[in-house]
Amino acid sequence: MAPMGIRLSPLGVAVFCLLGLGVLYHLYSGFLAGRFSLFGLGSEPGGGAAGPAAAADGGTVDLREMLAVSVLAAVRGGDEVRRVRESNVLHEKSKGKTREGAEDKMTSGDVLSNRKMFYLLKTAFPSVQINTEEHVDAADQEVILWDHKIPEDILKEVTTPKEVPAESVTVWIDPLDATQEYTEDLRKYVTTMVCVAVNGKPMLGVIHKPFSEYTAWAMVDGGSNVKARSSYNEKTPRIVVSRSHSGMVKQVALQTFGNQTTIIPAGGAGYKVLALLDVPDKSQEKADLYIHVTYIKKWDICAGNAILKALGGHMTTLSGEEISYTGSDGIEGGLLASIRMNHQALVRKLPDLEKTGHK
Ligand SMILES: Nc1ncnc2c1ncn2[C@@H]1O[C@H](COP(=O)(O)O)[C@@H](OP(=O)(O)O)[C@H]1O
Ligand SMILES: [Mg+2]
Repeated sequence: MAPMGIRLSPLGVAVFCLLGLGVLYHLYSGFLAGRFSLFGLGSEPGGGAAGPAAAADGGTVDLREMLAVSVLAAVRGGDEVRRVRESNVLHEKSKGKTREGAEDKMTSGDVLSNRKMFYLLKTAFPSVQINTEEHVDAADQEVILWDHKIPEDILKEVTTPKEVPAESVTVWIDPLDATQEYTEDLRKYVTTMVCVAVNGKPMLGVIHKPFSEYTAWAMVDGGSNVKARSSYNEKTPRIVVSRSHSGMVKQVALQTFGNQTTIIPAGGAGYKVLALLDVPDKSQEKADLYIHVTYIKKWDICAGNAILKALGGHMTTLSGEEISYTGSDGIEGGLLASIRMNHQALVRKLPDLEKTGHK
């Protein structure tokens, strides 16, 4: 007998408890699902917060819209990069060391640009996988709405929408390329970049120079606002190479093309791809080839690879393999980028780095 004369049947208590547990489970799972779909649980390269796994319901995204948002993201990120540099308060930190022992630096410019770029793309395309160089702090999230306007220059070149399955898309963001040079106030080398790969193939790329406010974009089988130059020197090429992660690149270049070849050390993978193109920006040096021999990450090169591919050029490993922009974030085999040249003939000319010990 219970107090106050109420009799509790054991079966009634059990049913009541089960009902209670059911209600709690329902509420809690809905709450968790809501939170996790917002912030993402995926572990993706670079430690940035990934969105939810791409649309499991077979949804599609329009690559022309993705191009418009990518250009906007690169420009908005670039505004942050410029603002931080002009404030002279960079909050420079080291993320560790590269394999070769160089400092892997990060600044407020990287972090703030990353936040703008990531959330613009994530809000516009919540179902696609986004891989970014910097960590995105889920507690510091921002909803940045896109006004759904596609700029005239894009509409003129890319005349129809291009729908692809959302789950086939991987976006790569570099919120500040040439961070080392940014800390040295070598502004011309700095870019922000967005790349969209479909089934691992680079499809569209945006490279933006925040300090000269120049933006190059191109879409494979779509269009571009930038083109190749009319001629290139294949015999004694001017070769643009890294100034801060060079490894043995100078030896490799001279051994392959002879002492007449000019080596141009420069910062940033975005800057070095632009050096191969017809870019009106006055601060941009020009080169015939881009060679890199040390390890490099996909967010550094995907946008340049997409632009070169869209314009009929090539970016491969030094042994001529195409690079797949899904999965792991690193590239082991070096880089060779060319346009309007016989790329395979260049590959055959290069020494095997494993054998010569030039890696
Ligand atoms: N050996 C290496 N290990 C890691 N990152 C490398 C690298 N070589 C180049 N990179 C990255 O590739 C970009 C271009 O390098 P470089 O200016 O030397 O050509 C830079 O990106 P970030 O500035 O975005 O970090 C740089 O950090
Ligand atoms: Mg980079």
